[in-house]
Amino acid sequence: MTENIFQAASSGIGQVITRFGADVLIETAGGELLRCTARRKLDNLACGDRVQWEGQAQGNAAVTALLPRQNVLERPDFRGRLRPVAANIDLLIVVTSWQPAPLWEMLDRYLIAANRLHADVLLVMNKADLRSTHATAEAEACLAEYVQMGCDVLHVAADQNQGIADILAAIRGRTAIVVGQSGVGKSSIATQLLPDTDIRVGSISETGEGRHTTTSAMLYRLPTGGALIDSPGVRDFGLIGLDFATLETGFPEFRPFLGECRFHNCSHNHEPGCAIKAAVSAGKIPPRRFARYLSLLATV
Ligand SMILES: Nc1nc2c(ncn2[C@@H]2O[C@H](COP(=O)(O)OP(=O)(O)OP(=O)(O)O)[C@@H](O)[C@H]2O)c(=O)[nH]1
Ligand SMILES: [Zn+2]
Repeated sequence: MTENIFQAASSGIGQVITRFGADVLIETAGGELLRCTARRKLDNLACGDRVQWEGQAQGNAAVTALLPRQNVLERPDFRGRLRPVAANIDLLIVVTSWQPAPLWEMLDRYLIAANRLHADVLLVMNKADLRSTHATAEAEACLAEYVQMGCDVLHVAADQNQGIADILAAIRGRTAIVVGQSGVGKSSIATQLLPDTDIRVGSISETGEGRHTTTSAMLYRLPTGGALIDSPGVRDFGLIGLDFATLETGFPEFRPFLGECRFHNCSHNHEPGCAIKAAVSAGKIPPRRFARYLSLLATV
């Protein structure tokens, strides 16, 4: 049942499923959906947040505390202020395709963002049916470099329900989001991952809100295990405010060589005695990745 039937004295831990303006819908530890008001100082709750809730004497429930976040994805609102959108994300599913062609620099930005969130990355190459006709030799070489780096890659055709089970298996036990450039098939993949979405939204409407029409992010439990946090605002999340430290540490293949440059503040660009450039020359760092590092460096 999804009605707010509980003892006034009851309380517990829950997770934010979605927001309704100032209110939040939480799932209690017992698996029940509960609409809660939030104290004013808790106006920054995000989908995925773990919280403490308490039943109130009036018969409704309130979120009384935000438990520590593992990470939080933020976006600027219409006033340009950063607002939390989703929290406690374990896995970034970065979708790209053969048509439109992959924007590798965008993928690198997602890898940097994942590193900053301490989240894992799954690269999904969608539209596998177009690979033989649309994949250029250059694109195949770029992809091979990610595989060489140890990046997890899945080839999927969302339109043909091909590879979706592999994505579900990768999500199992984790909370994931789907991100990527426009037109690559993110909503096609989300639809395949969440065939029962209407049922879920219907069950939420039983709590008396009517249909869930906000664009707020929503957490969906997957029957195969794990969860997907999804909304248009989550899907097109990108990296903003890139600084040098975030950039440098966002290239995991640089790690064995960091600290070995002649200058401690080496930007791995024009400096002599650069260990990163030496590693590129020695074939230990993929040259295309390094070229894109330099172009990202010009933006920090
Ligand atoms: N050939 C082919 N087309 C696909 C596949 N998956 C999705 N598409 C098509 O690609 C187009 C874009 O798919 P969407 O799911 O809307 O892509 P999106 O990433 O959500 O796009 P935005 O909303 O612009 O960000 C649609 O016309 C889909 O039918 C696939 O596996 N193969
Ligand atoms: Zn250097």
